[in-house]
Amino acid sequence: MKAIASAPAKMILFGEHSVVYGEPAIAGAVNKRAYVEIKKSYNDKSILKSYDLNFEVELDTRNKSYILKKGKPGIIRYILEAFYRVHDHSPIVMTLSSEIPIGSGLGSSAAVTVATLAALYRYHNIRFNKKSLAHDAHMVEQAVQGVASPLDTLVSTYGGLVYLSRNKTFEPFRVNFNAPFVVGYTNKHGNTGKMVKDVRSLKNRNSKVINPVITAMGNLTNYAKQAILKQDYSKIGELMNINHGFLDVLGVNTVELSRMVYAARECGAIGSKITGAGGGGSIIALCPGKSKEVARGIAKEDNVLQVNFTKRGVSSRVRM
Ligand SMILES: Nc1ncnc2c1ncn2[C@@H]1O[C@H](COP(=O)(O)OP(=O)(O)O)[C@@H](O)[C@H]1O
Ligand SMILES: C[C@@](O)(CCOP(=O)(O)O)CC(=O)O
Ligand SMILES: [Mg+2]
Repeated sequence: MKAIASAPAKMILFGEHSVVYGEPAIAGAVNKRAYVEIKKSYNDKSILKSYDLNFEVELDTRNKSYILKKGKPGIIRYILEAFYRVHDHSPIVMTLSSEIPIGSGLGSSAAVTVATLAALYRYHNIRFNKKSLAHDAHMVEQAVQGVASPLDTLVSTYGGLVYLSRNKTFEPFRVNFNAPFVVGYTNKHGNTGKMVKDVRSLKNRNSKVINPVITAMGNLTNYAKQAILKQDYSKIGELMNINHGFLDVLGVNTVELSRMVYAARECGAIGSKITGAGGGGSIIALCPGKSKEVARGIAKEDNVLQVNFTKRGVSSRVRM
């Protein structure tokens, strides 16, 4: 018997970082996924491995520890946190494959966490639904990163384009929003846990300056919600540019991200901004009628990822 699950990456259109302080945010699932398969091990060892991410780990389930045989520990922390919340001591082999660039602001941590939990629940025949899964995945991200908003895990679980409000209710957008975005990413990776902590200490050191910025980011997201409902691309673009400026204020911009943001605008994007935690990673550019030009401009020095929004959230099953 095998348990199989997959979950999508996401793009944050508005509100990264400010969402950690309870401000609203808008994000959409995209058609790049993380896949997890769990099956019984035929020796007494439990193994986690990924060919894509080039890691292999042997688990010591009794001591809740592990031996890294190959690769970097990074993403493994999310898998282990999920694992030890659900799994017993029975030996298994878990394989992760992922189409999502890691540490790039596209929510690989959330997708891997959601897919791992869903596969574990299937493997152990534990009842779950999207609400409980999104909640549990958020707990895992929070445990690993210290602080995390529920946004990425919600989007990865439910799919679609969503608005998360100030009081944490989340609403799917009812409009069919197919705005043409180009994603650019650098080879320099960000680390969400570190970026969130850096923003918090900047905020603590300069609270009277940074607190109003965070509130303004929330207000901006609410304007963006209206603009999306009206499919007003030029307003959305204007708000993306302002949002990028605020993220720069928070200190999460880098030379590479700036380069991509301005290359995109020069090539005809009507809005461009960091997406995700920053410190490396990705930008998104809204470029109606100019996608090819913008992709070419970014690709001169960085990388382009072709993505589309998807309504498809987590998916899981058991195969005999
Ligand atoms: N090559 C890699 N192999 C394994 N883990 C990695 C690798 N590169 C980065 N990581 C880890 O993956 C995680 C990515 O999560 P995060 O920083 O939230 O970014 P994102 O969710 O945007 O991909 C981090 O814990 C980071 O340490
Ligand atoms: C910066 C933040 O708002 C989003 C982080 O997204 P990512 O891990 O960079 O894909 C953090 C959070 O919402 O928990
Ligand atoms: Mg993440």
